[in-house]
Amino acid sequence: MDAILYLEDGSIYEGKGFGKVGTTVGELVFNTSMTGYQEILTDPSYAGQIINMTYPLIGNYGVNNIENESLKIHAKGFIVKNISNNPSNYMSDKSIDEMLKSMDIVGIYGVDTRSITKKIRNSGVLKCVISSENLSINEIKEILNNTEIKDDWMKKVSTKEIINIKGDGYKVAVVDFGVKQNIINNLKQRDCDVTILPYNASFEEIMSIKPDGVLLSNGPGDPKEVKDAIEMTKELMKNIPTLGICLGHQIIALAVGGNTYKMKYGHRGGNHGVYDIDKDKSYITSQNHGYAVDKNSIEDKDMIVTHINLNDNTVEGMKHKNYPVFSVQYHPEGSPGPQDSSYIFDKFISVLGGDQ
Ligand SMILES: NC(=O)CC[C@H](N)C(=O)O
Repeated sequence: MDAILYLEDGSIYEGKGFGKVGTTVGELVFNTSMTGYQEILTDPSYAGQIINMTYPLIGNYGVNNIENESLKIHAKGFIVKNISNNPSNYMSDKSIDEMLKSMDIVGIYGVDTRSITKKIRNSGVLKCVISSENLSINEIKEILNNTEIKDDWMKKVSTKEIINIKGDGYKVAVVDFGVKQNIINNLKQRDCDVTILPYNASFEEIMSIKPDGVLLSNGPGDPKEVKDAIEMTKELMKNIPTLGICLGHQIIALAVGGNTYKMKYGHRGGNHGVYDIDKDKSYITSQNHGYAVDKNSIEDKDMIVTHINLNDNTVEGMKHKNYPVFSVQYHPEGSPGPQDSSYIFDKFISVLGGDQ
């Protein structure tokens, strides 16, 4: 099945389709992870985006039923150099092609993913179309021009109802902007009683479950769009220990009056070096974000930068001077990628126990 990838700058890539037969539009981003395609695809933070994998072989160890980060693929499409149709792994239940088919996602392979990545690095993230429906370039252009890729992504991916997962330890409220399963797993592994609340939960709703602490989750889209959550976080921070991860970190920055901005092409991969200033140690981290916190905008707002990206010096973590509130831009839960930063969850637990 022939397929076309068409970029906003007019570039055309001809390849083969896999997954669902169809036409899809999204924001083109690249991910440098060598493994973890299943977790990347099911990470809700990719909602609305089309992911170009820089690693050239995807699907070689198959897809299983237990390592999804959410129930669905929220990304709009998937671009790879080669797919493997003969996966080999004792846990494998299906191929990557079968996964995309079963979750209604359009994919393209057999294209020069290295050249696509270079384009994004030069021009920044771009809008693009993948089509495996034999459309003409003019039809594809029209679809690109007439499709709005901005959407209420957090509303779409967040839980609609409150979910409680019993535990004997600290009571943690997770505000779900698109939470990854492995964040919940990390809290469960630490015996927490976890309550997952919708993205628009009010301060009163959160406090009514009497949590010991609150986790503001990762999620898709522009942090400035969740205005109610930013207002809610202003109250939250003054009253209860709070941990922000990725989008949650950006929301905390906005809640203290700081600023966020869109990066040229973001950080997405399993090998981003981060320096933890307090520990005087560097870590290899898993990342997936297109926005970042403006360093200058938070330093006079009672926030202290605690983590720095070793490639571009962007803010990777911060803490409040007076309140038990801290956050990281990267993914301490890994999945995919290294889990060396899971000490962030241990730190959260010790803050819930009264440490600052
Ligand atoms: N993983 C995330 O939480 C991503 C946060 C935000 N959507 C960004 O792209 O920067």
